[in-house]
Amino acid sequence: MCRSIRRNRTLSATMMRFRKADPMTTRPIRFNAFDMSCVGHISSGLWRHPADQAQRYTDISYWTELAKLLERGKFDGIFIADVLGTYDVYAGNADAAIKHGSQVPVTDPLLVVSAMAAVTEHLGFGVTAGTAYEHPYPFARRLSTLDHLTKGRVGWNVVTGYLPSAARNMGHDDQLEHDRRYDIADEYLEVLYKLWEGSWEDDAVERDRETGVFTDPGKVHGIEHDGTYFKVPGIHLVEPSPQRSPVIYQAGASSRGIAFAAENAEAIFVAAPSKRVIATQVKQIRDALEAAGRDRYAARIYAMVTVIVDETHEKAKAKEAEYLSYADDEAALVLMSGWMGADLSQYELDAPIGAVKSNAIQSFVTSLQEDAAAGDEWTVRSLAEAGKIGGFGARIVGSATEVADELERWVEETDVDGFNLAYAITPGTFEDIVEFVVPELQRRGRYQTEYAPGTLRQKLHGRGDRLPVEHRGARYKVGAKVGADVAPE
Ligand SMILES: Cc1cc2nc3c(=O)[nH]c(=O)nc-3n(C[C@H](O)[C@H](O)[C@H](O)COP(=O)(O)O)c2cc1C
Repeated sequence: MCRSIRRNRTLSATMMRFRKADPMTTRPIRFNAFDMSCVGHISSGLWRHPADQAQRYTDISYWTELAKLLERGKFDGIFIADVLGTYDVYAGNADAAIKHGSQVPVTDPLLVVSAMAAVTEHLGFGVTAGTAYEHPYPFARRLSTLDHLTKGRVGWNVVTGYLPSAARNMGHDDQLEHDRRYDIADEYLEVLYKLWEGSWEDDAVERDRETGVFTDPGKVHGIEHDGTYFKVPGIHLVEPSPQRSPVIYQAGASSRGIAFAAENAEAIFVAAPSKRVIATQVKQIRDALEAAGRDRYAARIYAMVTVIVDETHEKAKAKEAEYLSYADDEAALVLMSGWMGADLSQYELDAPIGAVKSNAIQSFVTSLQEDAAAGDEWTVRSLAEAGKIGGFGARIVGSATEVADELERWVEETDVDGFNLAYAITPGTFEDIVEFVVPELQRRGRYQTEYAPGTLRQKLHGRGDRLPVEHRGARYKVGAKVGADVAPE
């Protein structure tokens, strides 16, 4: 295993001393849970662990129980990943993915949200959906529906896709080139903002039994969108929901991805194996937010990590070893190959990853190459080893004190707002975090003890339910000049 991985993934007792953070970095630490409606999310092979309940992903009670647990732990939200294809880059076919349950079978992430909303009051929902294969018009309606049903707790993780198999099953020869996918996403969001922000005036719905006017037609506007990829003349089908636009989440960190995030994102997921790479990404993102006329902290940034915690350091290490005994190298390489867009079955196990040119997740490949430049070369073997629990995020293992120390160090050294917590086993990993880590951070005054009231957007940013004026989507608000370069007053 390469040095940076060993350095960042396990915590020796001597590293555990808590360094006092300066006031800049004493803001609360935020938690988000990372899940997917499948058995093999990013901890490969662990569905075989006797305590793992990922196989209940088709059972609605799995989701409602998880939602209640996360709300008890005062998590900001649950982020449900999604892909619309199989991981068939490894060995050139999907056999290994299908055999190991690597993100297939996978069910629709949106449909479980209303059930989770019914049993919670505060938890947010970041649901993944891509911009490549579904027309924005019906998608706008589904998200507005969820925003109503959740009372304003829905967020949308905007993804541009990275699996060629998804493109093929939607009738294309291959997926489009990386940056072009973001160009389409730009227009996709323009259509959505017009529908969500610009179609219905706030007081359009009168519900007047006397006059018989349910809605004033003069206050509902067709969006007249006629662009390069989409044509949508009509009105949005849903009356304004609590947030109108859902909270926009994003997780791409290539330079094109960051440019997209700077204009649109209100919460961002970053992932890399080392604090050093995350710190670089976070600085680039915050600089880009400012360059787009927004506050450096206008997007909450969550780093993906997997926490394995127990009463003592020794117990946590034993738990990690026991989890690892169920992990599967080949299943890890199936996922890695999909993320990199490179078939890792073709490499010698100890071959360095080197200069892969990726049309998949570019920021993943870049972060591996940055590690290599810093002297920590990645090989196929070390990738499988590191990635089989928690994918390409860091793994933090220790007692509650040790984990809390390390999370504080992460915030201090990288300027993230919090963590996107992946699981080794579910819901066991989340139960451990709620039992051990949350109370420890609360004791230190670093974690919320009560939720703020209001919608997800208000909880995350404290600036109201709707998009703030400097956000790109606000240009399309009713009354603003649609498509104008300047934000309305
Ligand atoms: C933590 C994290 C989670 C992601 N989850 C998904 C997902 O569920 N579905 C998906 O299609 N892409 C997902 N992605 C991929 C990105 O959203 C994005 O499309 C990809 O990173 C390509 O962007 P980039 O090349 O700009 O980094 C994820 C990326 C990260 C870092």
